[in-house]
Amino acid sequence: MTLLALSGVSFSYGRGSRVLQDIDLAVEAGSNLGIVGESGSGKTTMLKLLLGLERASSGAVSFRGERLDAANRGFMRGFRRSVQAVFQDPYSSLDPRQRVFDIIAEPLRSLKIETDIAAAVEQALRDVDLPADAARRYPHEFSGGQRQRIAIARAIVANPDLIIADEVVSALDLTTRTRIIDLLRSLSARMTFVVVSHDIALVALLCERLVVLEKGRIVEQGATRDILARPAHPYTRQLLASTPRMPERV
Ligand SMILES: Nc1ncnc2c1ncn2[C@@H]1O[C@H](COP(=O)(O)OP(=O)(O)OP(=O)(O)O)[C@@H](O)[C@H]1O
Repeated sequence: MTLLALSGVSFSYGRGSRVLQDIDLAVEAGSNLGIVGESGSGKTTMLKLLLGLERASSGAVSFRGERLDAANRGFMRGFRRSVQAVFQDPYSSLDPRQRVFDIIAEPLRSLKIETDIAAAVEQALRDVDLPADAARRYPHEFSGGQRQRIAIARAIVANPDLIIADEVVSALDLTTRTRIIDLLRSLSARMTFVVVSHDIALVALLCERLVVLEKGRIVEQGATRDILARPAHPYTRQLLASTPRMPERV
């Protein structure tokens, strides 16, 4: 089943030049999708379109076959519940004045999800391997990797179908990076991920399918194993050649 799709999407910021051009892609439930490309290729912009934070200049963004429509509140509420995000920097993406409990509970409250909030937060902490007493503490009391776990707990607390992760491990050291990747892999059994990164090797560890973006255009997309074994586009070969090897598993 197709969760999210971009069909013939182009995008410019204001009157600027095209940042994305003729993008067609589909996120299928149960199949993680990696979006890779160099800095400036348009990955973050694509992510904003997928999250409904920017509107396509032309073409359509649809969720479960229905076009995203900011005016349709009921539909957008369902969309927000189903599609959550984790951002790159675990230092700036968590409000330092809020306790971890309130940070993780935020989607449940803002989406007015009727559930036992304390139980849901406790479960989300367990899911990301943080102790229950983390709920009482503040973000500054945690390491970068632990903060990223808090951000992941917030993203999964409402049981979304899809999580869009933007460079989630690039701010972390190699060992922590491997642990977070393992966590995301285990969560993939329950939900689908879109992983945006400049690091094709990282994306390959998590995603069955890959989209390669160069200067706002998709130059290659398909099964990750096929693309890694036989990269068809020179840009993909260049990305592969410039990617540092992943650390040995710890
Ligand atoms: N708010 C904005 N206003 C105008 N131009 C923007 C804005 N945000 C991004 N751009 C431009 O859009 C293009 C794509 O940027 P984008 O951030 O999507 O790329 P990226 O692949 O995510 O890069 P990075 O890996 O460095 O984050 C770049 O040329 C950038 O300068």
